[in-house]
Amino acid sequence: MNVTVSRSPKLAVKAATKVYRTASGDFMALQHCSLDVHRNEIVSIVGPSGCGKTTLLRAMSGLHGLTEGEVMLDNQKITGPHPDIGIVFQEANLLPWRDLDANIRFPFEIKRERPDRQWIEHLLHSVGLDGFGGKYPRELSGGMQQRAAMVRALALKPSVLLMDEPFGALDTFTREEMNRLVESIWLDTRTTIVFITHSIEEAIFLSDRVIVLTGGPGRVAREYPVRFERPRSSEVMATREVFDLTNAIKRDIVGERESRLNGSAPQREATS
Ligand SMILES: Nc1ncnc2c1ncn2[C@@H]1O[C@H](COP(=O)(O)OP(=O)(O)OP(=O)(O)O)[C@@H](O)[C@H]1O
Repeated sequence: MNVTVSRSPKLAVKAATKVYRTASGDFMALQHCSLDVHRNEIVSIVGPSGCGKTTLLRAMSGLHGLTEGEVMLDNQKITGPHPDIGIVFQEANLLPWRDLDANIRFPFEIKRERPDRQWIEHLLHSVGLDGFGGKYPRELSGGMQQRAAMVRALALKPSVLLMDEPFGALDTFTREEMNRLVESIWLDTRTTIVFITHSIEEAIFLSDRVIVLTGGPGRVAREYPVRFERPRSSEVMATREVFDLTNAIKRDIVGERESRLNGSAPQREATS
């Protein structure tokens, strides 16, 4: 299946600069960082640790403001948490005293909205959690908790889902299973997804584009289109093309990291 993306950006980060004011002085985590995410796209953001990925995602979600620049959703400036943007973090952050159903209901209670029960049942079924509504977080595995966190975010029918290393703490097999799940949810909903990960393989499997961020301070270094059809089979993921793409992205990240450590500017080729 081919991905059809509209060319007007769903989400646009424009010259984002973020300075953290700390006790030991100001720290610039992002500087003039710009990128567009198109409607129905899955875009992954990769880059060396500390390059500003989470800072960027938090700005996209409206969880924190920017020092300069702006983030636009459907051409409207984001000024705070937005009902059309869902977020999934590395930690599932389920409330331990509430069962799964009550956790999923929680955002609706805050917003004083009635949950769409049928949609939630559909989501629970698609992530393999039907029948688990009465279970408490401690009774669920890490993978199940993360699936529940995805249901909680998608229950509100956001048009954008931001995911910050959501599967970083899971074992390889569970992680692959979760990647397939994100793919199938996307095929079902076409939700625009921005996905932060340290795994290049995960980024390639999921994305229409992989954006490499460079640090010190954070900016877009390069982006790679990923043009394989979905669903992406393990045969496709084992091709030479994927191998070469993985290595190219890896070289970029290592190069960026090393040039930062050596204090020199990295060599950049033209964006493919
Ligand atoms: N609240 C904060 N106050 C001060 N500095 C911060 C704050 N949050 C992040 N930073 C700094 O900003 C830089 C970018 O952090 P950020 O968490 O965005 O990077 P990251 O690319 O997501 O890292 P990782 O891949 O390790 O999760 C880091 O140097 C970090 O120490």
